Amino acid sequence: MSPGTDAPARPRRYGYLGPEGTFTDAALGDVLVRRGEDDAERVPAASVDAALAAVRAGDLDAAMVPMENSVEGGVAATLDGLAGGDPLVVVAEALVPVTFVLGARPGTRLEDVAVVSTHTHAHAQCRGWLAEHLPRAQYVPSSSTAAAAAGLAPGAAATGYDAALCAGVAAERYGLEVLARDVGDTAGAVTRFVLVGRPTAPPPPTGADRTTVIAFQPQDHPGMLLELLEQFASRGVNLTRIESRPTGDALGRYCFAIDAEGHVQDARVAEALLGLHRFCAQVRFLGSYPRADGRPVTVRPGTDEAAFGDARAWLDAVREGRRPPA
Ligand SMILES: O=C(O)C(=O)C[C@]1(C(=O)O)C=C[C@@H](O)C=C1
Repeated sequence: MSPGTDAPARPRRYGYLGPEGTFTDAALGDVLVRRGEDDAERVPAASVDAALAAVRAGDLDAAMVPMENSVEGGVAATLDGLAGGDPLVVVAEALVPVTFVLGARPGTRLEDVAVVSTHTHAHAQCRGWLAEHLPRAQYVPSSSTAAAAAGLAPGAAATGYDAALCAGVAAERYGLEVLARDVGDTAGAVTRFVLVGRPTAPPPPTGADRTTVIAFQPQDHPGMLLELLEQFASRGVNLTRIESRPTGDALGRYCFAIDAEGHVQDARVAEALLGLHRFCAQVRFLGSYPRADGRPVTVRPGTDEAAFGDARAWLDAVREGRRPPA
């Protein structure tokens, strides 16, 4: 029951790029278990855009979306969806190992597969295997790996493809026969997912946090990118990802999606963001949140909280005409 009301608290609703059996579904499951919310309602969305729109509209409390893959890089739909529209923030992240199987209707032989479907990111990770084992197969993109698998489930309408590259759980969930396992080209591939909600104050720092921002390019000039990076470098803030995306306004207009080690409550991160804000056309704060791998932040000498505090005390003394602390 919500305090002060008679209405029962609504169960929390979390969206994800569906249907059931996507890697995004696995990422949401992982985060909900870690948060002790594994009984929350899980709502599949047809696309990343649809999931983000439902959060913005208040139909969902938060949504899990793919952010970056260790082989194929950033997920454009997520980066663009977070760069525009009403602001959203990352509240949690998950890392999911991605291994693919080739699934088909029972009775299909590998040599009968003429058309394969899957998500574009998954296709890119299995290109080598396909070239070697199904060199003549055509490719049809699908909205997710599990959507491709679901299209081959018993009773599904004709899809125009014979096999799906998907997670083993999706092949099982949709009654497919596995024709080949571990068909990804890179062993140990991992995708990072983020749970995004409507803006709220970040959780307290844990010592192993990540901060995500999108910085919109200022007036183009020589050294612009170097100056942007310098905001972080000079404060000792390590970046874990920087990626440019076109803003869509005009050719040559870019924004930079940046993941930095640390929390907005850390002085060095705060100073870097202030510098970025002074320098960029716009900065969109996408949250400070605990890293899924728990890796503690690296702090270079002279950039810890005490160093920033000492520097501030020195400046205050100078400004007030007092003898500065040593
Ligand atoms: O289609 C899925 O299963 C997803 O969860 C999406 C997605 C992605 O967008 O990269 C997630 C992980 C894999 O790299 C392939 C596809």
